[in-house]
Amino acid sequence: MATHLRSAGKKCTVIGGSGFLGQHMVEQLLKKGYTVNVFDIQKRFDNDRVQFFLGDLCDKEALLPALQGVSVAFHCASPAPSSDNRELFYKVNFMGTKAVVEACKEAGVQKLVLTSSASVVFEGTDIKNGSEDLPYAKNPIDYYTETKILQEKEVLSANDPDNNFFTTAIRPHGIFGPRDPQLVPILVQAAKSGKMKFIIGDGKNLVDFTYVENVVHGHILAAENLQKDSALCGKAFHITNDEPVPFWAFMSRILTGLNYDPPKYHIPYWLAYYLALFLSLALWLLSPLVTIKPTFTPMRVALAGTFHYYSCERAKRDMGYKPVVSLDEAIDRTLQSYPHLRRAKA
Ligand SMILES: NC(=O)C1=CN([C@@H]2O[C@H](COP(=O)(O)OP(=O)(O)OC[C@H]3O[C@@H](n4cnc5c(N)ncnc54)[C@H](O)[C@@H]3O)[C@@H](O)[C@H]2O)C=CC1
Ligand SMILES: CC(C)CCC[C@@H](C)[C@H]1CC[C@H]2C3=C(CC[C@]12C)[C@@]1(C)CCC(=O)C[C@@H]1CC3
Repeated sequence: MATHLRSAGKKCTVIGGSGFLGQHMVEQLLKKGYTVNVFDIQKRFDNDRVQFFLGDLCDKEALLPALQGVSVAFHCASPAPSSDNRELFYKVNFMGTKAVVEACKEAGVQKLVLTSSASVVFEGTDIKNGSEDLPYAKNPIDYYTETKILQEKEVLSANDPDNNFFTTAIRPHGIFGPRDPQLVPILVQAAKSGKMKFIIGDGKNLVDFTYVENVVHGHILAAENLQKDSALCGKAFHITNDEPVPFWAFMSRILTGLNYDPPKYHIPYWLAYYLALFLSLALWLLSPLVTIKPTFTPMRVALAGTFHYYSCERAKRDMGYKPVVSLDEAIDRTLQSYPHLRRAKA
């Protein structure tokens, strides 16, 4: 059945709809004929076709009005990974997600689609074409990932066909695209301050970077295929561009596309990792006196220096997923969307 027919008359709520992924979700859902509510702690855009509900997702009572008459809830809210705030991650990603599940059940929402992360299985060592059967990381790389694991478990275990409540989780990796506040802006900032001179390791490590529209496509397919007895119930799915790319080739393409020099010197992975670890320990000791956010954290070094790419075969098989925008096209569109970050040619 055509997607627009299946989605006719569907009402959904995007929790975290003011964020980078959330805004792209809203745009595509509207295009597909959904009626869209946004629930977020902040309002970051205006759209007459969207009903906004401002509130903290940890508060079940605040969530309930946003979920009335809704058949699908997309939960893509999270504190930013760079906030590095353990209590906040635990409160929002774990306790808050419990509140989301409770509120969905109470409001009679039938489907809950969580935005998880492929990093829930990443421990800082190589993963090549990893499937969803990999176990959760025993030693997650940071507090953010630790609570993404708790969150995913909470949502998947809430799947309850007897009570007409179905849940699934999408695990994207390295989302990028127009309006992303993380990847391109952090990279350009690092280049501007002369910190993008080094390639960590031999530069051959393959990584998934996933264009935001493909991630959105995966979420919408998940919602439309999630139903009683479907293979999606209570399961997680990798959504990638299906084109793993060397991490440093991707970074170089973004940098050169914005007129910055690509990194060219190599630094051994272990040296970069221990330098970043030492720096974060030093900054932690100094934290009562000064607050400095380092560019190179052990987590970023691990992400930049190891293989970590994932198979999206399960999503292809169970929901008919196929990336809709190629990596080449995605990079071009992304570069065009950041004219303000482009360096003027000398
Ligand atoms: N950006 C990436 O590369 C990846 C992101 N993800 C996941 O995708 C989801 C979306 O990420 P982004 O759009 O990049 O983040 P974002 O920071 O742009 O958006 C998150 C949104 O959640 C909202 N939010 C945070 N705490 C809230 C609370 N207590 N109550 C209500 N709303 C709250 C924020 O206001 C924001 O609008 C997150 O769950 C993230 O963990 C997963 C894999 C990769
Ligand atoms: C300074 C450079 C070494 C790196 C600059 C780019 C990084 C900011 C990004 C490269 C991979 C990205 C990534 C995430 C955030 C931004 C990067 C570190 C996530 C941690 C976002 C949240 C997730 O769930 C996993 C992502 C993995 C890849």
